[in-house]
Amino acid sequence: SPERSFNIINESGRRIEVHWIHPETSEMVLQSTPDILAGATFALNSYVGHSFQIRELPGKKTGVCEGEGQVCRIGMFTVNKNHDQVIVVKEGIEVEHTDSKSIAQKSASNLLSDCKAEANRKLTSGEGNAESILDNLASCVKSGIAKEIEKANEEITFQAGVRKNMAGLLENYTCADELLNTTEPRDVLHWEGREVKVMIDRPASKIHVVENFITAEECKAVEEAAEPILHDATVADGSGGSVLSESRKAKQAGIHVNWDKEAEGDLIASLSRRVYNYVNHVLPFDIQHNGQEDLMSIQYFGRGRDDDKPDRYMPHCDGDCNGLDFKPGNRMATMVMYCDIPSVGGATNFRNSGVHVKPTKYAATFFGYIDPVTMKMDDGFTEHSGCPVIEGEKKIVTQWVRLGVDDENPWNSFNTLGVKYSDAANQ
Ligand SMILES: O=C(O)CCC(=O)C(=O)O
Ligand SMILES: [Fe+2]
Repeated sequence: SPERSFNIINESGRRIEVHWIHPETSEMVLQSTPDILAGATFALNSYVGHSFQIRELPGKKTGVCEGEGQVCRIGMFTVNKNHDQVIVVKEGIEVEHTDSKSIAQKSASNLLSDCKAEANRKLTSGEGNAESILDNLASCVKSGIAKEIEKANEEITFQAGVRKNMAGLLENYTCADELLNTTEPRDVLHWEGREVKVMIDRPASKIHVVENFITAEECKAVEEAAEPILHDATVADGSGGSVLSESRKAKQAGIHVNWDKEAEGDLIASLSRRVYNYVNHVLPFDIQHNGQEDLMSIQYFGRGRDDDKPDRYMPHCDGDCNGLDFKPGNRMATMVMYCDIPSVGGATNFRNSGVHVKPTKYAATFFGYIDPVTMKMDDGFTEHSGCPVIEGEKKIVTQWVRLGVDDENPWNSFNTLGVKYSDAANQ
């Protein structure tokens, strides 16, 4: 069961101790040494569903407790699944258990009772008719709720700002840490017999690592198709052309999918089909291959630790990641498939999510950056980088997946139709 950390605040005026109650044996396991003095706060880590007993301790001088008949009083609580749990031990060892939910409910009922009091006053004093009193009540509640939401949003914006600044610094450390492994997943699922590690799963931001997504034969087919047309990667120059850039140092080649040969078992077509199947498994758009970008072979070459301009892909979003409305024809999901793994460097790092993916051969990282219900874009959680490749070669196959393209409206028609892309989208 999930972990929860919480504080126990001792406002009982007495010295207390906390015991964990073993769920099977009911054995009491002391958690607090030394004792929790009156006025002290005690921090504890536990799990949802675990129960604890609070015990009053005899007074140091009197040697007795203050319960009836000098009995030591006890209280109990069980960790729930809500966040921000606080256990306040009140006078008489009364346990008050608050959490994110109960705090929200309390502030809602405070708000409502203030508004109701005013309405009641008007009712009894005969001030105004029923309709105007009801209107006043509604607008009182409305403005109270708006204030609370505004306060919460301000807090979120502040926290996000702090977090994003930290992420900028963290990127360099995480990329440089050769020993850093893939972040612990939040959940592990399966898709067509493959293990799927769910790294984040938010309405507009999803990051999954799918094991054994691409086969050795498919990697080879892509590599062979890429070989004659491999060239330096470029980024859009802002006026319709493309330029070399330090922010994206790699070789690449667009790999056309020959759908006519899918029925014969063409390796590249069946790989591409699997990509769209996975996208359609996660997102409810029924994406077709028609009008989509080609697969992209991206290859990074390590030139050793002394290279001050290693092949890499600086932090970027593949589509928009501004939290605003999706624009038809734009990218909204990506599949990065790992064929060759460098011996040093080359992780895929999502600095704003604290997600680090150390590639394993034939695995894939999927990320979706649209909320299919609101059609709003991700707000930066899927920003990612290809860390510098120091030693060995990293060869990946990327599919950038668009929504709103088809044979009549292929992906490249959206550039010329004047849909404005962020630079990142074209990197
Ligand atoms: O190299 C990587 O791990 C990331 C590649 C990437 O960002 C992309 O293909 O869009
Ligand atoms: Fe990317």
